[in-house]
Amino acid sequence: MMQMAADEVVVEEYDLVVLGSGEGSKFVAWTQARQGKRVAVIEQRWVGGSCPNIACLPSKNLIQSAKVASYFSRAAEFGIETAGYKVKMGGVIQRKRGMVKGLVDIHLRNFETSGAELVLGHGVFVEPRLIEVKLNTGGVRRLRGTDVLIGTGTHARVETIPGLAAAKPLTHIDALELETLPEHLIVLGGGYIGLEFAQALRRLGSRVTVVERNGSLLHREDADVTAGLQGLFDEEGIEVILHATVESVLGTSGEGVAVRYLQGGEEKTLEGTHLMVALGRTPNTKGIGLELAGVDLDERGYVKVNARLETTAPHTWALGDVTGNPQFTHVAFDDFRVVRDNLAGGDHVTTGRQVPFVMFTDPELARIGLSEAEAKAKGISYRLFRIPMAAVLRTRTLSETRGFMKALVGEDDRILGITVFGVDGGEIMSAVQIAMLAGLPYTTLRDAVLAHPTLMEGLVVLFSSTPVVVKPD
Ligand SMILES: Cc1cc2nc3c(=O)[nH]c(=O)nc-3n(C[C@H](O)[C@H](O)[C@H](O)COP(=O)(O)OP(=O)(O)OC[C@H]3O[C@@H](n4cnc5c(N)ncnc54)[C@H](O)[C@@H]3O)c2cc1C
Ligand SMILES: NC(=O)c1ccc[n+]([C@@H]2O[C@H](COP(=O)([O-])OP(=O)(O)OC[C@H]3O[C@@H](n4cnc5c(N)ncnc54)[C@H](O)[C@@H]3O)[C@@H](O)[C@H]2O)c1
Repeated sequence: MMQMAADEVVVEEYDLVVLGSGEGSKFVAWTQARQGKRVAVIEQRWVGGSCPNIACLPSKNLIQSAKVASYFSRAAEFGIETAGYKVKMGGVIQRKRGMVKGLVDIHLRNFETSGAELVLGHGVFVEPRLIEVKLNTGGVRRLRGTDVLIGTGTHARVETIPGLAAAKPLTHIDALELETLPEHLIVLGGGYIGLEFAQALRRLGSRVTVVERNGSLLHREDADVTAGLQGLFDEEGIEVILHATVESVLGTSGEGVAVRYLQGGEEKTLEGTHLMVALGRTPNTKGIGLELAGVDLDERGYVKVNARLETTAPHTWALGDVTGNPQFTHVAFDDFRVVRDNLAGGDHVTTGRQVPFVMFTDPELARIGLSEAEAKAKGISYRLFRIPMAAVLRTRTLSETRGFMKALVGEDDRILGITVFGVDGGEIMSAVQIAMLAGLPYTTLRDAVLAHPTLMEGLVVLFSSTPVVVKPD
């Protein structure tokens, strides 16, 4: 077959061309296409982006299998005998793959029914608003958009530590495909990914060690939260090495690794069978011609956007993780609303939105609004309501009494923030978030008749407790 030179390829014109099919991007594409616009979405590998394929949803699927394993290990506590139970990673991974396949099918149907064209291949800007796609099936296409949207996301950061890249560490993508359990997994990084995977793999049967350079796990959270997490990891038999400066790595993940690190001026070595990196993210902005598109990056390499999610190039938008905004699916989804409205001539901005998070360890850690450290840094006085989860009677029926919840309340009785480190913490936090959105005073929750025995009933207990008044120094 005759090959055409790339610059001979005919340019196809679209109303909107989207680079990356992740959260945010896909909803903009489907919405525009349903309005009759000509839309193309270029995706190199993961239909629907990271969340359904290699991130949020499959990781929570794995975590649920680990939860079942933990119930089996605690079965006697519930009066049930389960002698000789066995974790079979093949089955764990099959369940995850089945879920992912179902999710991808839903995405494919949405592309079909919306009329947005899915173009599978790697896209690179060759000039402003013109993207050349190296198709996965071979060949090249050139797509120009009246508007263009960049949603290329991020990938796992592999730091330039000697021997680290050569050790071929697992990323979250590989860890979600483990058909056999690592005997001893070393996880570099005590953030969201490191902690969720460390606990899941420990519960499934691996020995796990987390290596973190700061003085605590999830070091940006309040001291009582980080202490709670440390206690949880201790109880679950997960080793945690803090204040560690990793100097070098020897060996190959899967065959055997040795991590050399400095701790308190002392040089130490940790040996394991597998190594996983959970050290943060690197934006997917290199090698995709952004300089030819007139799209500037910030000092960290993320796409520079204003509050309307416009980049520095006209009619060129960006959303999701690649903008350096908080890296959560719900933020990318809200970015979709911003771009959708602005494409329609509106003036929707990202400023002022409150972003909750839930880390899906067991128990979960969830927060919306101010932490105590943040309130103190801002010089805000607050009343602190704090109860142990054991004070919520539902947790006793579940035998899930670990953790606590605490809320900060301002002088006008409005809730400034809530942190729940406890069973189903994400659900409890979300209920309070709704009260905060409605501008309700804490007394509305305190005085509500909430069903007994539910976890939400704990909010009555929380807000009926005696608060401590905290004034700025
Ligand atoms: C392990 C893990 C667990 C997580 N868990 C949660 C969670 O529980 N809750 C939560 O809110 N967030 C979670 N996150 C974060 C969440 O996954 C991201 O915030 C979200 O997926 C960002 O969406 P996005 O569209 O910006 O990027 P992505 O979903 O990463 O989409 C980018 C897409 O662009 C494609 N792409 C990139 N470059 C090109 C190119 N040149 N050509 C063609 N295609 C390209 C990629 O293949 C990808 O499909 C998790 C992340 C990880 C890694
Ligand atoms: N449940 C959720 O919502 C969820 C789950 C997973 C991931 N995510 C998103 O994905 C993002 C990325 O997650 P992540 O865990 O990779 O990043 P992270 O930024 O949350 O954590 C990285 C951790 O690695 C540590 N670290 C960095 N370099 C190190 C080094 N050289 N040696 C030892 N420790 C080092 C950091 O101090 C930090 O604690 C999160 O910030 C979050 O936005 C969300």
